[in-house]
Amino acid sequence: MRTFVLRARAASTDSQQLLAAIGQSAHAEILAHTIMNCVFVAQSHREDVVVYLVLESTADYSRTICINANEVRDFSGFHEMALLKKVANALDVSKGMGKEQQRQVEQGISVRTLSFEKLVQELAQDYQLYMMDKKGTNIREQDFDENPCFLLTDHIPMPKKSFNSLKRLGTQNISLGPKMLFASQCVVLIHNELDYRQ
Ligand SMILES: C[S@@+](CC[C@H](N)C(=O)[O-])C[C@H]1O[C@@H](n2cnc3c(N)ncnc32)[C@H](O)[C@@H]1O
Repeated sequence: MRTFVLRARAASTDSQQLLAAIGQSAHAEILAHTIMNCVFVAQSHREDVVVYLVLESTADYSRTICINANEVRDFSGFHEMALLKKVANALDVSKGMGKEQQRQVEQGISVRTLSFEKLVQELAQDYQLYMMDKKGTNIREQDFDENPCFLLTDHIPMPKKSFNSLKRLGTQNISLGPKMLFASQCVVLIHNELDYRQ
């Protein structure tokens, strides 16, 4: 299973604020572009892909939205607004949830009030974690097993203390070359590299 985690530090957990942030400084469109490139290929969608979006601009708890491409019945299109409406709907469903609770939003989509730190601790039990980092090991020189999990951020860098906890979880740093890319562009290159190896 290819798994992607987007830590969206600027993304609001309020659905209306999130939708209003398309093209604004919080760049909500990053979430839509990342879902698009994780899940879709031309005329189809990928199988065996799971995407976690962790939205951290919040008045209470971070929201971790999980999208399992094998299980989602209908994405209602792949344009920005269609994809962000899925995210907004998950946020609405999560209203009033206490800490570390979970709700099913629709088939293949669930939402939890779970922090990034807790999520990666969980994922590290079943997946090798890879932090996407321009200064890491060239992806072309890296071996991957069946269950890679790639960690990405929005335009706000990962806080320093997260690097230490990720290191303790055995996270490896992987580079996609010398240019600083968008998270969604990283996803395309990761898929492409793994597609060649299948
Ligand atoms: C727009 S970048 C984040 C930029 C952020 N201001 C920073 O300094 O980390 C979005 C994500 O893509 C990853 N990324 C961008 N270019 C990369 C590259 N050449 N190799 C590996 N990861 C890359 C970053 O590590 C980050 O997770």
